[in-house]
Amino acid sequence: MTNIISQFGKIPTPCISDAMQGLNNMNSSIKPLKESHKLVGRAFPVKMPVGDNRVVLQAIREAQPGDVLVIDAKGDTYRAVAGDFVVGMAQALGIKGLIVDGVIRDIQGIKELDYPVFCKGTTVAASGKAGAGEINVPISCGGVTVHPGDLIVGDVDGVVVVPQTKEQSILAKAMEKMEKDQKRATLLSSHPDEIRKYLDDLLG
Ligand SMILES: O=C([O-])CC(=O)C(=O)O
Repeated sequence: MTNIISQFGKIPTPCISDAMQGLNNMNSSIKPLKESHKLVGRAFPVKMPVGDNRVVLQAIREAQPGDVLVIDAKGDTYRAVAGDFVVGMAQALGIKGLIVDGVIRDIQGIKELDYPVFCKGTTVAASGKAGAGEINVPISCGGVTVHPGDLIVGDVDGVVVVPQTKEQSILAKAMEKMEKDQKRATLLSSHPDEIRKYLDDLLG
């Protein structure tokens, strides 16, 4: 288990995307707060009513260390799914990071935590805490279905969701693509004639 997670952690998201024909990527509006952040782990999905984050607190209490909270906030950009205190609790309890189809606040404080949060942006307004929502159920986040236990990989290029049932075959394809990319990249330091020949062979 840990092994497959660390193996996916070495592969750039574009290669994983290619291994799934580009079909399981979240919307590109969901970005890491810090470009250097890479996030890999098993999804703990959260379905949140617009503007009410009580269920996020429940998820932080229930999730296992190493899980990634994936929060369907319906794309709302007005009320924050979390601020630095809520994010700090997730970090302190060993949750690996947050993926949010919505916005957060207290950005400075969250950046100081140096903790991976992927979201659509920032706001100043807090959410209510009345209740409702669901945890550990299939959700839609950023246009992709996420089941509990699916593998989530996020980096500066975006977020991909690897269905748990297909992770071994997707890992093999993604590694193959990465090796192909690495080999292909050596062409860039060769003579321009070689590059032209490559293009001629490709384009006919
Ligand atoms: O309490 C909240 O919902 C948001 C917040 O301000 C924090 O996490 O610091």
